[in-house]
Amino acid sequence: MTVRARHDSSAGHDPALPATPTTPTPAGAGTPPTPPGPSRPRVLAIAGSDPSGGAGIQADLKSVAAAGGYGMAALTALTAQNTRGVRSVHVPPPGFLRAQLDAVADDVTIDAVKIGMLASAPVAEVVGSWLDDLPRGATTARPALVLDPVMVATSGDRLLDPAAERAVRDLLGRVDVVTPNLPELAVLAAEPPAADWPAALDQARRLAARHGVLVVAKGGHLPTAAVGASGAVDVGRPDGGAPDALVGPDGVLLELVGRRVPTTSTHGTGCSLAAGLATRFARTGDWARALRDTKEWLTAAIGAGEALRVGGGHGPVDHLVGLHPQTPASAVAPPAPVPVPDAAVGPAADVVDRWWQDAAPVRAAIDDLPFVRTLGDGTLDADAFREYLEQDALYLREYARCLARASELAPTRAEQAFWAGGAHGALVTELDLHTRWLGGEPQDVPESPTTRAYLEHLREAGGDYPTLVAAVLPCYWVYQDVGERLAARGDAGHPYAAWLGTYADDAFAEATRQAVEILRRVAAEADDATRERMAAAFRRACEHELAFFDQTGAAAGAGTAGTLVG
Ligand SMILES: Nc1ncnc2c1ncn2[C@@H]1O[C@H](COP(=O)(O)OP(=O)(O)O)[C@@H](O)[C@H]1O
Ligand SMILES: Cc1ncc(COP(=O)(O)OP(=O)(O)O)c(N)n1
Repeated sequence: MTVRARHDSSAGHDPALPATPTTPTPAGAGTPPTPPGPSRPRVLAIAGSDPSGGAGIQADLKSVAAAGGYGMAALTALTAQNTRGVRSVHVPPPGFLRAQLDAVADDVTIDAVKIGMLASAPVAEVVGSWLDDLPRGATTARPALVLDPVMVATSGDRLLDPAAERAVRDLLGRVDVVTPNLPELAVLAAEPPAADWPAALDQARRLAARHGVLVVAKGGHLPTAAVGASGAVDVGRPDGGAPDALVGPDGVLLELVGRRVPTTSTHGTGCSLAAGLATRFARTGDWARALRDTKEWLTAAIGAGEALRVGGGHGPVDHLVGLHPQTPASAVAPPAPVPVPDAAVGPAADVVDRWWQDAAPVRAAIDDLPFVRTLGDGTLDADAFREYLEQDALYLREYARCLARASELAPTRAEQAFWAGGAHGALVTELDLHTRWLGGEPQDVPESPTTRAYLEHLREAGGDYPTLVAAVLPCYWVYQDVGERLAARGDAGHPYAAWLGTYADDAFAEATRQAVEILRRVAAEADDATRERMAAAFRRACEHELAFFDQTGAAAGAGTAGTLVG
């Protein structure tokens, strides 16, 4: 129920989390890529089809949509595959691929291109010459280009002729970013596979320097022991990690430790990462930020994959994680067997994802509230909105105290600073925003029973740091989650467009990401009893979020919107 800048992330940036470096334009990429672009970038995927929907063009389109883009697709090949393996591959004449590419380019401005399965040398060559022919010049920004050099599927089946490896290597100098997994990195570098993560980073740097390209080195295929043995990742993590890194000709630009999800639902992770990366870059113009956000989304999508119950092999990820609540599997089928965690995976590794999944019905109920629906469609009664703002202003003052308390209890300087920044943001940035919308200082209205109950819950949680962190989190996370969908509805002419626009704030999304990271760390290190308390505090706070959104007179029906100051 919080708003955009409630948690001012600039004040609370966690130095323990990777900062966003400035990313150079690779030398081989020709004209500079598109600057920060449209809010719904047009992204073309050039890839093969996976009829089971988890990888290839199907994964790309879902990933583009999940990242807020408009997806388009040119098919390089058709595969007959499912979650267990690839049965056969059909490659249409390469000339027909060119016809698809030209048809799109002749009509649509393309903000980003994601290239996946190329199947054969002639197909790769068609893509190369089409890229060369793309119009570019002073007034024509060329699309951002991401190449996922698909060679072998998770199942072990080949998706690229060995004879085509050189043709794929020839594309490296034409794209901005290449996203090989570890075996693909070795093939592109024409070197033996890296033995551990530091060696992979070194190999990626050599590849980047040789071709003037940015390389995303992916650690999905890294044996857990190799992660632990390297000093390059946080060996203290209970889950062994799934590291990724953005590497340029001069070395590592961004390294993300990543949480390894104990699951077999990893079909199509490479496609999904590359498509999400291309889309987010087209929106922000920042590769490091795009990678960090994509990785965060993908980790959650992998975590939610098993619940889809698709196939009996390596299942897909849930690209729409967080967007639509899944029907609990138990309601439609017998419970799935509990996956046996591998030895290096702590029992708490995915506990926070589980809390979030468990809160899905509450989040769905929030989406369904008259207040939220009418705010979304613009028919929300102005008095109801004012009432909401007034209660929210009261809430914010106390919430800021709870964040200050979290800062007081925080075990590290980084977390202390993060919560202090959040408290400051709530008191200054956020209350200023409310004041502007209300057309003056919030009136001295009485605290509603709903507001009081929520605040009491937060105060009670303030006895220990883990419980408090769990209790304050839904205010970030639920709000950001609901807000993302609301922000998409604020088009021109919408009476609350300016307010809905505040939900799309990137700083708030970043603050939420950091807050969730802290929650994960605290939960992973907590003992069972503390974790139980945290789960209860988190769940209760989600319910308070629902009640808070529901407390105004909006339920009485739509009224006159827009008499408030925007
Ligand atoms: N079990 C996992 N948990 C979390 N992230 C994973 C897991 N497996 C793969 N990933 C992530 O998925 C992405 C794709 O990784 P990878 O499996 O290495 O490539 P590919 O799918 O191309 O073979 C990377 O961001 C990687 O870190
Ligand atoms: C048609 C098609 N394209 C690509 C892949 C491999 O996808 P990737 O994302 O690299 O996935 P996994 O190796 O993680 O499955 C595919 N299977 N099919």
